[in-house]
Amino acid sequence: MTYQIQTYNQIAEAGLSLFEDSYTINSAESPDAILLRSHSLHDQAINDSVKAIARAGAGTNNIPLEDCTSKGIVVFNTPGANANAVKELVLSCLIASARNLFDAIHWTNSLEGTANVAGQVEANKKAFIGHEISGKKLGVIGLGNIGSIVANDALALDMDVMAYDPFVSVDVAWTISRNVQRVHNLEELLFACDYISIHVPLSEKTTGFIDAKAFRAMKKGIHFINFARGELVDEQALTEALADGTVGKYITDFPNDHLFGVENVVAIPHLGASTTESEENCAVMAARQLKVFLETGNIRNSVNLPNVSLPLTSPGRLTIMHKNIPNMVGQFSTLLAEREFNIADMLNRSRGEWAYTMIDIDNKLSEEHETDILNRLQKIEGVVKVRHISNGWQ
Ligand SMILES: NC(=O)c1ccc[n+]([C@@H]2O[C@H](COP(=O)([O-])OP(=O)(O)OC[C@H]3O[C@@H](n4cnc5c(N)ncnc54)[C@H](O)[C@@H]3O)[C@@H](O)[C@H]2O)c1
Ligand SMILES: O=C(O)[C@H](O)COP(=O)(O)O
Repeated sequence: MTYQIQTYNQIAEAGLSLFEDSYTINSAESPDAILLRSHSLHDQAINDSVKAIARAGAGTNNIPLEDCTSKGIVVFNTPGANANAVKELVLSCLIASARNLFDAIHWTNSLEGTANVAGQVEANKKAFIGHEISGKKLGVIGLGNIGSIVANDALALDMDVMAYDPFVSVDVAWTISRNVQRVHNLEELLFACDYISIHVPLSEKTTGFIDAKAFRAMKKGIHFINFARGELVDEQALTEALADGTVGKYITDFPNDHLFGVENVVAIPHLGASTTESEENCAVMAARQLKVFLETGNIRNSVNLPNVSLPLTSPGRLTIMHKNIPNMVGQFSTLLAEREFNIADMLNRSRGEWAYTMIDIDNKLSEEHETDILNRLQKIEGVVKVRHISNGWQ
């Protein structure tokens, strides 16, 4: 079996090199899978041949998830693979903004070509007196892979840490220090904190999450750090909060036209995950997940389907993505039994409105049988994608 992968953005070689000879990269018009980072697929037709999309990174807002799901495309991301890179940059921005480093460096650079630089520096450095973060209160919104380690490490820097995440996962909750004060009401955090860092995914529900009401609840002069997504913040409200001094500094990884020239905005060119280590982690994890899915049908770290894992030991496997409605598995097994296929193993899992079934069969399928069985399964109402994976070593 050969597979074709289409990539977008710069994907680290450490990941690409995992695709052996049975894979071709960027040379086919009918790719089996897409591997990408921030490239947006929203305004682009996705070929019917695509069975999976892997986002080498965390945010999947660049992928039309609902569309993909209804076409039977499994979408993956790489949870946690770039979290450390983002955390380190958040903490450095926290300190840099507390110490006025951005403005101070900008001013120092402006002295080029003027007389007595050393004298000017000593005379004017008082304009950049900063604060220490030790003893100040940091509010972390979103306690996932990034927020949780930002919170823990800010404690290690002697900050008081408050956090808000009504949906925190049990796995992550186990890793969070009990000294992180969890609040159930966002306003409580906004009201109390000197610094805020936001780490929630962008979705329809979180667009404009930090709005005028949220800014009104904040302490005067707060430093607000956004390494999550620009659209989480209502830009009009932000501009007003910067103008009236509610926000003392807005540090964002997501510059746009409107933010140019706005005082007290520090714009970073989306560098949160841009370290060699993080790019490799993400590419390796995404490539592995794609390979496992294409070669066995097993699913790890999908954002639209459940995790499934079943060792592939029989001659062939049928994978079926379908609506999560009654009697689907019954119809599949009846159809197979009618054609005298014996089921060796089977697994069915659902996630919300969708489900995924893997059926291992004892029979090796001829091309003719394969086409027939796939067509018949595909015709069952509620089925969106069917594949047959023949077991290479059987
Ligand atoms: N700047 C960068 O380069 C960069 C890198 C990685 C991730 N990101 C962004 O950061 C986001 C978070 O990344 P992550 O790896 O921590 O993701 P994650 O999925 O591990 O964590 C997200 C957390 O947000 C929480 N959450 C969701 N809705 C919320 C709400 N309304 N209020 C409070 N909490 C809420 C979830 O419960 C979860 O714990 C990503 O979705 C992505 O947009 C940016
Ligand atoms: O969501 C993410 O993982 C980040 O925004 C990183 O995006 P990038 O891979 O394009 O740097």
